[in-house]
Amino acid sequence: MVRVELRGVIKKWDDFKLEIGELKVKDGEFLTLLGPSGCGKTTTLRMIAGFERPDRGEILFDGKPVNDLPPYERGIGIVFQDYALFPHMTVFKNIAFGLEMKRLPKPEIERKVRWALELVGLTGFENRYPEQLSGGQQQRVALARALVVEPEVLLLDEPLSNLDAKIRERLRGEIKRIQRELGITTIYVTHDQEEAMAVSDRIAVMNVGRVEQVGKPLELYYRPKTEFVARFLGLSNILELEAENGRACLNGLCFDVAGEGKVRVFFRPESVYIKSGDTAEVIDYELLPGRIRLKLGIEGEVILAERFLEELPFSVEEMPERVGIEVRSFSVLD
Ligand SMILES: Nc1ncnc2c1ncn2[C@@H]1O[C@H](COP(=O)(O)OP(=O)(O)OP(=O)(O)O)[C@@H](O)[C@H]1O
Repeated sequence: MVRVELRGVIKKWDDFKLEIGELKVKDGEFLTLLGPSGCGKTTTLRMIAGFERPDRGEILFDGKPVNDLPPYERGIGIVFQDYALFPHMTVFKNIAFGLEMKRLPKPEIERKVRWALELVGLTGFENRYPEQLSGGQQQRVALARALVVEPEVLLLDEPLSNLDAKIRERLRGEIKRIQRELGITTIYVTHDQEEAMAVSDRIAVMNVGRVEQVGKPLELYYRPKTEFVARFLGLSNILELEAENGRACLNGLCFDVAGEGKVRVFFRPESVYIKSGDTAEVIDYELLPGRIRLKLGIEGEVILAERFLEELPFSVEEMPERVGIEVRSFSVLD
């Protein structure tokens, strides 16, 4: 297990610049690089792996620079989106490959491969070929192959994006379980915010070559610092208000804020509670499984609210034209 750090890292392509002032991944931590397509997640991971060299800055494992080390000397295991298994080799051979390259004795290879197969739930599949496996099973083989060499850092680049939704959910749970069981420092790349929230200890949200914010999933979800982070992680209400004496109001809806003057108040639709009253107009609503999403209007601003149906003080059939609202938690954007 090691700690991974990026310091002052810069990588330029023709029309793209990646710049990471500082990023620290703790011992045994599961950190996810999350961001839209093209923001630089894969490039960051490839530099940590050693497939790409930074133009400037340092990558450190346990405080020691690894810039000059090739991938095979960094103690990493890596899993790609497209599995990258050898098609002409059995599952056993695929997993054993790295160990055979290291010329380990045969019984030891056998023992390690069995351990890895059990870890990923594929005991009994050792003689199959990749084409005889489902996508999810192939990705388990890729994971076993990455882990069998007992790496100190596990790197995963969108490992679930070629799989369908159900398998994706199951496998992400398994990846998390295995990561906890081994306590291995893990860096995971995805553009899927739900996946990132489900598996990560912390998430680094990236946007056009920069890390916008790093934090625990719920911290980022409920207390984003920027509009980009807020919107990337889910449905958002952002109100531009004028604060006076520490209070910013939109009609009867008031927020106690620290600043004065212009402020941007942020809250999630789930933080908006519905009461009887007349603060907001019900513009529209949409039923979701067990829940309702309301589009509310106050002085020309639209506010989204999301509640479980049983939390409404009225039935959907008797939806009033106006309701009262209470925002129970919010934050102020930078
Ligand atoms: N070898 C390369 N040569 C030139 N440009 C590159 C190279 N690799 C990446 N880029 C550019 O760097 C930018 C970031 O790419 P990167 O693959 O790191 O993003 P990403 O966030 O992982 O996106 P995606 O989710 O689509 O994979 C893109 O604009 C890409 O075109």
